[in-house]
Amino acid sequence: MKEVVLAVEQLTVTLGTYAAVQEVSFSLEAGTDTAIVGPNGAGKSTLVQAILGILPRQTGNIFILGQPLSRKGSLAPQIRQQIAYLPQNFLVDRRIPITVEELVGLGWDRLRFQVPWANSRKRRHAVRDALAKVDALHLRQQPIGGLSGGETKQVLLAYCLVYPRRLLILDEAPAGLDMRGETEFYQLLYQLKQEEGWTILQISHDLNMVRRHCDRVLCLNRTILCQGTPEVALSPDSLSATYGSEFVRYQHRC
Ligand SMILES: Nc1ncnc2c1ncn2[C@@H]1O[C@H](COP(=O)(O)OP(=O)(O)OP(=O)(O)O)[C@@H](O)[C@H]1O
Repeated sequence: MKEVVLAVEQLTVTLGTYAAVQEVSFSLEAGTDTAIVGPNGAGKSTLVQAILGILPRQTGNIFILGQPLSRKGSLAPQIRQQIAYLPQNFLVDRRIPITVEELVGLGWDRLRFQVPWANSRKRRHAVRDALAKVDALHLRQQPIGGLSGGETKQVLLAYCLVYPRRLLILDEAPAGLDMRGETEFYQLLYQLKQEEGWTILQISHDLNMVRRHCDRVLCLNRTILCQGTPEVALSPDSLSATYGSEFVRYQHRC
C-alpha cells in the first residue's frame, strides 16, 4: 500500500455558529492528484484552510505525513516544510520593494536557519529553475507590485516549487492564467506527480479538467457527498447530489 500523505478524520469546522465543514473524512496517497469540487460556499476553502492550520477546527483529526496537526494549527517544522500552498487570492501591497526572484527565494529559505551567504549558488539555481519551470524567468528582476494577475500566479507557483516538497495544495490555482498558461500549468502538475512524487490536492470548478487530470475527486457540500475516481464522483447522480439536479440538466444541455 502507498504511503498516506494526508489523513483527515471526522473534521468539523465552524465559522461563527455556521458549520461550514461537517464530519469530513478522507485520505490522500503519495503521488496522487485529488480535486475538491462543489458549489460556491460549499466549504472547500474552509476545509483546505483547516488542513493547513490557518482555521481552527471544532472536532476531528488531521495527520500530515503521519504527524498530527495540533488543535492550534501547529505542525513539526520538518513536516510543515513539506507543504506548499497556493491560495485563491494573493493580496500584496504593490509598493513593497521586492523583486520576483527575491520572493521566490523566500520559498527556498523557509524554515531553515542559515547565514545569508550559505548555499547562495544552490539557492540561485533553485530560483532560476523554479521560474523556468513556470515559464517566468523573464520576470525575475521585476518588482512583484508590477505583475499582472496571471504573472503573479506563475510567480507564486514558482515560490511553491523552489524547494522539493511532498504535498501541494491549490485553491483554484489556474484562475487568471491564459489558455497556454493553463495547459502548461496542468502539464507541470502532472510532471511533479509522476516524476517527483508530489501529492496534489486542488480545489477546482473546472469539471472537465478534473475528469482529464485528476486521479480522485471529493464532492463537497459542507460534508462529503461522494468520493472516488472521476468516473464515479462526477457521475450524474453524484453531481446532482452535490450541485442539485438543475445543474446536471444544464450540463447536458451544454
Ligand atoms: N461567520 C459566518 N457565519 C455564517 N456563515 C459563514 C460565516 N463565515 C463564513 N460563512 C459561510 O461559510 C461558507 C464558507 O465557504 P468557503 O469559502 O469555504 O466556500 P468555497 O466552497 O471555497 O466557495 P467558493 O467556491 O465560492 O470559493 C460560505 O457559505 C460563507 O458564507
